Amino acid sequence: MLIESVELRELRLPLVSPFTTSFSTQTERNTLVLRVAGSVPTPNGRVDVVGWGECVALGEPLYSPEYIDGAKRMIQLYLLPMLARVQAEGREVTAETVGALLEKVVGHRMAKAAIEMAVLDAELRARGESFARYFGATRTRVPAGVSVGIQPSVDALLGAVGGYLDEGYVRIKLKIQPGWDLAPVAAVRQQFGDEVLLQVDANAAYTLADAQHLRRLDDYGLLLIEQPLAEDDLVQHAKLATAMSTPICLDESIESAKDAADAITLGAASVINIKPGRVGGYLEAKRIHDLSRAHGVAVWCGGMLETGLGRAANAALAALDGFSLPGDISASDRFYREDITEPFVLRDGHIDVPQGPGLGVEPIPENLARVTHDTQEVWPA
Ligand SMILES: CSCC[C@@H](NC(=O)CCC(=O)O)C(=O)O
Ligand SMILES: [Mg+2]
Repeated sequence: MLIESVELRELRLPLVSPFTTSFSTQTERNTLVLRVAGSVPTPNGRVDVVGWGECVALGEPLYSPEYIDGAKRMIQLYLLPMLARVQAEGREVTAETVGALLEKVVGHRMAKAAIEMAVLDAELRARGESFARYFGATRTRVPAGVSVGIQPSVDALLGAVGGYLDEGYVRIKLKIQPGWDLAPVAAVRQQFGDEVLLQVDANAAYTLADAQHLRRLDDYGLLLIEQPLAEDDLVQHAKLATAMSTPICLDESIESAKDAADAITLGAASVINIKPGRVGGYLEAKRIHDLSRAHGVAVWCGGMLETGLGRAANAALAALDGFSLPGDISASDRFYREDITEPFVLRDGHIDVPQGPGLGVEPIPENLARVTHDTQEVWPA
């Protein structure tokens, strides 16, 4: 692709209800979308293309070191100028080379992932290929799990979980933290039975000193416990794994295929939550899928409250064979009254995988404008 312009839009989407985790309460999703325009070569000459990318960093650096303001500056001051220099040398940028072209910049995987996603979308739209087909997806719809935040009371939690089950969600994930773990899990089991697919996510809220306490979760038949310890605690997760029978799943700890290999080798995880933005892009996400599959490690697609753009790409990725557990790929209305794309809706507990070229979705201009906080043209002149 020869990039000609890049529009960076900071969005603010109000959440339908507060979303509380062990590290924050969010009432709006502050996010970043990129619109990359340019041309790609085809057998019949160059065609003009547009591609969309989404940066999954949160508004504040509380889930990971990246945050929206930082990602904006990273993309504008470092990443795009590096790609412009590549083009000035007469070379094209492709989705498969973006990661290598940007690797001199240490980290900033979510910012890099947004650019790679937009270039991949543009290339695939030009050749009429969907993300699903490009990744080798084998399904046209994926089971929808839902992430339930920490609630003001157990009663409120039971109401929320009951509502999601009534909507048809096939898997419930409860956010937990010290002081809100055994009681909510026990209450959900008590109210909705042992058949419900149930898992928990601590967002790194515990330490190995909590091992005996966490081990009591083993009584509730959970699918997994996600990121119980700090993101840099691989060895400690491996130790925790020997102290409890509930499978350990890692999220924040896995930022690359290398991390996944280390976690598997150390026995720090027997399940991996793959989030394309966290690992630097969909191509690295696919590599982690392939690696995990080779080791018999189950993976599922995590969520970062994406708009319909990221949701479309995540649904395509989650349709790969190795994604054997329901992901955090809920309907748009789980978080948003209005999405920036046509909404993703739950159908028999599943989300349809877009089949159109590229992402298969694009922003609805009026919807995008309504939530745009600022727009900048950031391709170096
Ligand atoms: C603001 S919390 C975002 C990270 C969190 N994501 C979710 O809980 C799923 C959110 C979603 O369904 O997009 C996680 O740690 O897995
Ligand atoms: Mg998580």
